[in-house]
Parts: sequence; structure tokens; C-alpha cells
Amino acid sequence: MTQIAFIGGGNMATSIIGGLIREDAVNPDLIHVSDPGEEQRQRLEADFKVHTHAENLDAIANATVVILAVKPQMMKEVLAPLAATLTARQPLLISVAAGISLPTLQAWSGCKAVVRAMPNTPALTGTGATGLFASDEVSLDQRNLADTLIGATGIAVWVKTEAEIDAVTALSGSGPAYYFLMMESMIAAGIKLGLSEDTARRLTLQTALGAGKMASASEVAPDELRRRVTSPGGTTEQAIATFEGAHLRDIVQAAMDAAARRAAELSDELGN
Ligand SMILES: NC(=O)C1=CN([C@@H]2O[C@H](COP(=O)(O)OP(=O)(O)OC[C@H]3O[C@@H](n4cnc5c(N)ncnc54)[C@H](O)[C@@H]3O)[C@@H](O)[C@H]2O)C=CC1
Ligand SMILES: O=C(O)[C@@H]1CCC=N1
Repeated sequence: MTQIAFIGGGNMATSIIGGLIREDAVNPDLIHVSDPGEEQRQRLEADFKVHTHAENLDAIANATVVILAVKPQMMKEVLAPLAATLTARQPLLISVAAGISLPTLQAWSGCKAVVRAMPNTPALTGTGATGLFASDEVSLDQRNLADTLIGATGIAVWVKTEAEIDAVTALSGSGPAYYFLMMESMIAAGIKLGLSEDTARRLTLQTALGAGKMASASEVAPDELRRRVTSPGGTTEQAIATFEGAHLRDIVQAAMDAAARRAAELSDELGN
């Protein structure tokens, strides 16, 4: 059976582990997570019944898949003491870090088979969206394994070039935060319009869920779904005109350009 190690047990690792276990994709007994944070380790053990370790080397000892889930800025120093073991054992390495390229990951780890994955935190609920790109050395079996594992946390999409991972980062990697910001804004506006905080929050969250579910389940494109809410001479029309007048589409483009630029900058800063 495939043993999986997570190096770093923070937000993203927790979301993936939660998704894998929720979907019964992996037996928690086969998951080993290392993190220096004792509280983090206790939480992961309590929530998911996985094995945890303070030492990264202990987590990777028998792993055939190693998932790197530390901050990009930590990656080099995290991999240095693991490189001898990784070079000898050659597990499938999956990095979820923004902005660290495949050649850099290969050089720092000694692993040849490396997959870059750009997931997002809704993986926790099985509704994640992940972009994947593999090094040439990744075998078909390893590719299928990565696809099955990540696919269990939501959708997994293989992109054609590594550069596309930066675009995926700007879109779905960071994307949940854009929707959360919209939710925050709608709750605040609802309160200003006279609703209680509880009512504004519940209606906002259910509306987000409903719109997301409806758009996902429907063959109809989002622009048409929007038009169906927008009665001529009605209320939505006024709100949409306000968004368009403030150039919301340009703002979204600029925001995603900035995120993608930052992913590329991280690559430069961190020695790719
Ligand atoms: N949070 C998100 O929505 C997403 C994050 N990512 C990527 O996931 C990676 C992790 O991000 P988060 O989970 O958000 O950060 P986080 O800060 O929540 O988690 C990082 C974890 O690494 C642990 N850590 C620190 N030093 C360590 C070491 N020497 N060895 C092992 N573990 C160590 C920390 O204690 C922490 O629990 C980043 O590279 C980020 O680019 C990718 C997609 C989405
Ligand atoms: O903000 C970040 O850098 C990470 C990558 C995508 C989402 N969170």
C-alpha cells in the first residue's frame, strides 16, 4: 500500500488530508505528517488519526509519495537534510508550493519524479480545484497515482506547460480568498442595509453556495445565469451597472495579474 508523507501540516496540508480522509481515498494509517508545531501535530492526530512526526526524516522513511506543503521560502532549507534519503529512495515528490519550479525542486531534493500541484483549501470539503504539471521522469503509474490522490479532493486538471501553474495559482490557488472577500463585503453591506449580522451572514453564505452549485451543475454559462437574475428595469441591473461602472472586470484582471506576477517573482527570488 502507498504510504504518503506530508512535509508541513499547515492550512494546505490539512485541507488535502481532510479531503483524502473524507472521501475514504486513503487510510489515515498510511498518512505520515511532519511539522515542528506540537499544537499542529496534536490537531492533525485528533482530527484525522494520522501519524505525526516532529522530524521530517521520520515522516518520509517509508513513503512512496512525499507531499511538500511548507512555505516556498522554507523549501530549500527543508529539503537540504532530506536530499540524501530522497535521492536514495526516489519517491514521487509532489510540491504544492507556489513559485518553485520543477528543475529547482529536482535539484534541491534529488528526486527525479516531481509533480507540481497547485491546489486550494476547499479540498477539505472535497470541492478542491487543483492544477498539475509533471516532470518528464514521472511514470504513467505515478501520474495516475497523483491524479487519483489529488482527484479525491476535488477536480484535478493537468496543464500543458509549467508556466501555466502560475496562472492556476492566480486563479484557483488564490481564488477562494477572492470569493471570501466578496462574502465579507456582502455581509458588511447587508448589515449597513439594516440586517442583523447573523441574517446577513447566513443569507450571504447560502447565496454563495447556491450560485456555486448552480453554476457547476448547469450547462448554462455564468453570463447567462447572471442575465436570468437581472430583470430589465429591476434591482440587479442597478447593482451590476455599479460593478461594471467601477470596472470590476478590470479589477479582477489586475488582481490575478498581480498574483501570477508574484508567483513568477517567487521563482526568481528563491533561486530558480
Ligand atoms: N493556503 C493555501 O490556500 C494554499 C497554499 N499553497 C501552498 O502550500 C504551502 C503551505 O502553505 P500553507 O499551508 O498555507 O502554510 P502554513 O503556514 O499554514 O503551513 C506551513 C506549515 O509548515 C510547517 N513548517 C515550518 N517549518 C517546517 C519544517 N522545517 N519542516 C516541516 N514543516 C515545517 C509550519 O509549522 C506550518 O504548519 C505553500 O508553499 C503555499 O504556496 C498552495 C495552494 C493554496
Ligand atoms: O497566497 C499564497 O501564496 C498561496 C498560494 C495560493 C494560495 N495561497
